[in-house]
Amino acid sequence: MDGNKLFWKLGAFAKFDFKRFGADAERLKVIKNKPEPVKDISAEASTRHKSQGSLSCKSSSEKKKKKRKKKQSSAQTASKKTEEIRQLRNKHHIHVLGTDIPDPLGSFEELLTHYKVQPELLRNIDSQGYKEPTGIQRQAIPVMLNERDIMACAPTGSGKTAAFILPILHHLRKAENCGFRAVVLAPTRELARQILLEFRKLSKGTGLRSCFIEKEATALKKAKQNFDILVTTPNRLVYLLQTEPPLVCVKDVEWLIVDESDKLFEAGKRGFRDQLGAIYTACSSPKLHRAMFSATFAQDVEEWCRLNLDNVVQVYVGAKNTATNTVDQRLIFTGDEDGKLVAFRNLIREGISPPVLVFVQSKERARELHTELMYDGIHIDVIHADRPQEQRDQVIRDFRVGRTWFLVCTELMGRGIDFKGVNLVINYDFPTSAVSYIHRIGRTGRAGRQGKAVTFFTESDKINLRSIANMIRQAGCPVPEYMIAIKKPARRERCRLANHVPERKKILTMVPKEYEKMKKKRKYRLQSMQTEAKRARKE
Ligand SMILES: Nc1ncnc2c1ncn2[C@@H]1O[C@H](COP(=O)(O)OP(=O)(O)OP(=O)(O)O)[C@@H](O)[C@H]1O
Repeated sequence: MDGNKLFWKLGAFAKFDFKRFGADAERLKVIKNKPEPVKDISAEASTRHKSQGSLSCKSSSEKKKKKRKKKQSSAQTASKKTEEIRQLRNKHHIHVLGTDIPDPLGSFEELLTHYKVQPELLRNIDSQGYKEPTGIQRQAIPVMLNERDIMACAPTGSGKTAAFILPILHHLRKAENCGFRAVVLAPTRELARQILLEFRKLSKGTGLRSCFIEKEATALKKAKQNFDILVTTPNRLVYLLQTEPPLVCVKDVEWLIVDESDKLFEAGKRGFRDQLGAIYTACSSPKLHRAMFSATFAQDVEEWCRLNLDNVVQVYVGAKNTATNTVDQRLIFTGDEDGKLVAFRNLIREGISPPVLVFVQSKERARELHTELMYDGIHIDVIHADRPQEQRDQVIRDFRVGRTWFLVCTELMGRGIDFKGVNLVINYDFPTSAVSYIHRIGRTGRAGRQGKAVTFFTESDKINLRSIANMIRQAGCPVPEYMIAIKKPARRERCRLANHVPERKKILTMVPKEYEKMKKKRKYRLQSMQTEAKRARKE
């Protein structure tokens, strides 16, 4: 049997892939010529069919086909876009709730191309050194540019301030002499001033004017000057609204922003719930939009936002109510109160790089710790609500420029304050709640930088230890197992603890006589500083 016959017999039932093995087939003389290219029968049939059909039928079927194709391709692009948006949100850990949610920003340039914002805004963003929008900015800015109410929750130091400032500036566009059109509320005067500075930086060249009102006299003056944006604290605004006649008018306000909104919503002495109610009533414009921003949200505030804001969009970046993951966190057991001073001095001996923020639970303790450490030669200062305003401003300036290395502070500085270069936060007194912990340690590790936080705890802090230890573990820092295993206090007990600062032994190690002498000295020095300042003002 010759080769060819054998080949045919063996391959009788096999299908020969002429396309692939055409050259071999030719060599073995299985076929004479190269195999014909495979014809597209369906295409041929359709052309035959087309040529046979009438002209009108041809055009209508062609139209249908084109339409189908167009529909298919637009469905494909839509699903591709949805996928891209999903990926962008996933990449930046953005979660959204609500209907008709605008797409997140791919870059700041989209503000110009898509939303036609003033070029000055882009220039200001650039001059701030912001290259890419942060997660919260990507989603919150388009939501607000579409004039939607928003509730936004994103980690500390993630750029929430610019996320609400930029859409307001676009919305107001240019100065109009018709009074305030946007109001921003912050829990402390320090934070309000900081927000005002941010407004001024980002509104350069737009002509929009923003202000902070401190006293009645300035309120009267500023009311005449027709500012567009007011940044203030709820207490101050309510006071100005309740004077006869009211010193400020907010009936034309189109944007009401509540920064640190969970704090402002707190009921009771520490919160501002009643003041917020009065402010809402006073902002009576039908064009009013509201925005709530914070790094933490309690369930009741979320519920309130869902029920009371118009078609609200909820934006969450990262896991809800967790500490930022840019901070290396550590817990140190000091035994008792005396052990804290030893631990503090040990830390310094080991070597830490300033600036450092040191949190204590009360004004009294802030004063005591400052007095105790004043002579350690570590450039330490103190800030609390009892210090006169001018001094508070000076303390902040000194800390910002590096004249002060250690700043002892209370919860006053716990929220919102942006000291860019803080390297370390020391919780000298254990925070009373996980929320307070998140905000305190959020003063470091901001805008993508790394930071460190050390928290002292004593035997008496063990009841609160579990929740903070859990938070530290969630951020990926090591925590001993026994802390996680501590029994969770009942909900009622947790609420009580959150609003209650424990009694602690005085920090002072000086004998009372020495302390009194020093207090007198300090009082005298303060008085002479004040008279000097008065004299300088007169001159
Ligand atoms: N897109 C950006 N790129 C780089 N840095 C940014 C960007 N946006 C804001 N920042 C900077 O990030 C820092 C923190 O911003 P911001 O104070 O708004 O944080 P926050 O989210 O409000 O924090 P907190 O919850 O503590 O109030 C600021 O110094 C700000 O200048």
